[in-house]
Amino acid sequence: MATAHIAAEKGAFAKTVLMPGDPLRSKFIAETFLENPVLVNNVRGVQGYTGTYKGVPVSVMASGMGIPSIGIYSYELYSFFGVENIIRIGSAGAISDKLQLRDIVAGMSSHTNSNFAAQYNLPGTYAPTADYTLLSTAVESAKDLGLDLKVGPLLSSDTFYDDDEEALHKWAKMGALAVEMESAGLYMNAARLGKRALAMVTISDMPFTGEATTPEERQNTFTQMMEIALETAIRMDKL
Ligand SMILES: O=P(O)(O)O[C@H]1O[C@H](CO)[C@@H](O)[C@H]1O
Ligand SMILES: O=c1cc[nH]c(=O)[nH]1
Repeated sequence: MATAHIAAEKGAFAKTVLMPGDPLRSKFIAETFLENPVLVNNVRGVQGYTGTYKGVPVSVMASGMGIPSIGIYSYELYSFFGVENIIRIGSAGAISDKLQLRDIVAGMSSHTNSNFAAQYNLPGTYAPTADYTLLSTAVESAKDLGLDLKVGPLLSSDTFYDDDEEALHKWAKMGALAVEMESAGLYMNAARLGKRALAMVTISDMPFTGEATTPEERQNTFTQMMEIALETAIRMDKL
């Protein structure tokens, strides 16, 4: 079957999809961690693979960058391909001065400057939130793997280059830990469709100091976050 953006068989995706922004990070995960990975979608080069991890079916597919893009892919996976859980595995800039390069953060909630929630015509302000079961399973998985996973609010921004040089400092005052560009849209789609979502990120750069990892490192080396997400996926399969 084909939707506007995914051409795959109806049962082509596993119950849980890991979702990096970068299609090449998706390919890296499939080739590095999945047993017998099969390319199930390649529309627009947004590579989606399904294989197994420790014998359990798991998929990985890229979201592209920004809320409009993850909004499309998560909506189609949840609505038309029977996907129950999406775990974003992204990169992010540190806002909190307690974070360092390569720290891993799970987004308990997601502040945003996006207007995505306007479509729901709510009589108030929506608070995009991670699924508790996915979040607590990721926390347990990290602990069992001996990895440090920090938990707190993310900022999901529509702008990578923002004209307001103070914007990130203002969000820091409100406790945001790190800035990325997709989690709020993912959390809203999951809530509206009765599905589960979690966004995890690895700190790829420090916007206040200029320290940064390379694009190659972002593509191929955020393996601890990938392992936490994969372990979470196989534990969620039993629920
Ligand atoms: O590395 P990914 O997962 O794409 O995530 C971050 O990187 C991109 C910006 O460089 C945005 O998509 C942002 O959310
Ligand atoms: O969205 C993002 C991702 C990485 N670093 C940033 O500063 N912003």
